[in-house]
Amino acid sequence: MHKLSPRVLVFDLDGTLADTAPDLIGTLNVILTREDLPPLPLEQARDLIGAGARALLERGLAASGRTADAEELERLFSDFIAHYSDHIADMSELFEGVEASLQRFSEAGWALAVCTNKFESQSVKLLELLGVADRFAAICGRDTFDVFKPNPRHLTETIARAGGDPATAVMVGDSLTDIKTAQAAGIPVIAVPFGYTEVPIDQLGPDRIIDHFDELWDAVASLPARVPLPSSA
Ligand SMILES: O=C(O)COP(=O)(O)O
Ligand SMILES: [Mg+2]
Repeated sequence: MHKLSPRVLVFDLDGTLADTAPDLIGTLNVILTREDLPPLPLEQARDLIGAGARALLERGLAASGRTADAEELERLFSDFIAHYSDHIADMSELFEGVEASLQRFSEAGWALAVCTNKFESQSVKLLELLGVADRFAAICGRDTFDVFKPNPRHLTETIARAGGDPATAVMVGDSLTDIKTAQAAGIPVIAVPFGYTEVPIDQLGPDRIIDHFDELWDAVASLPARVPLPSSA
């Protein structure tokens, strides 16, 4: 008998579920200060987030006019990860309305998942400290599979791990990376404008934009119904 799989709602983490910029940029600034570079202001540096910690470090060094060879970058990156792991939830917090929204979708039978370019272990740790890790059927980071966002397989494999089907899944994200990933996977994407993006999110072509998590339920309900493609299996 065919078992109906749950619909999966997949969230990006940094800038979507949680405002993690203070701890990420705080760590970046510790590294910059150790290198005798001035710290970057949070408002300027928050949009450097979104492509993973290594990219954040590289972008932060570039913004400070500092070049680093591969070996030096490795050393700074391991310092970054060590410091960030110890301070991952010092100031980071869930955006308003996240918990109630997760609860509402869970109660309605949705499976929830996270697809993030953070490392998996750091994502799990952060979500545990924020008290919501148990809500998710799958938490998949940049090192969970052999590919990561914007490769669409990061998203489709996350959905599979959560027991769902891409044909009925929905993605929620804050950046161009999320929108590109979802579109390449043929999955509708709802964007939040309060995350980390250099280009305003309404210029990136998401299917819907919500200003607050209270609007997520109606936004998902308003997406056009999709006709699943016949499975080749
Ligand atoms: O930490 C990052 O730079 C990216 O993380 P995200 O994919 O959850 O936005
Ligand atoms: Mg993000």
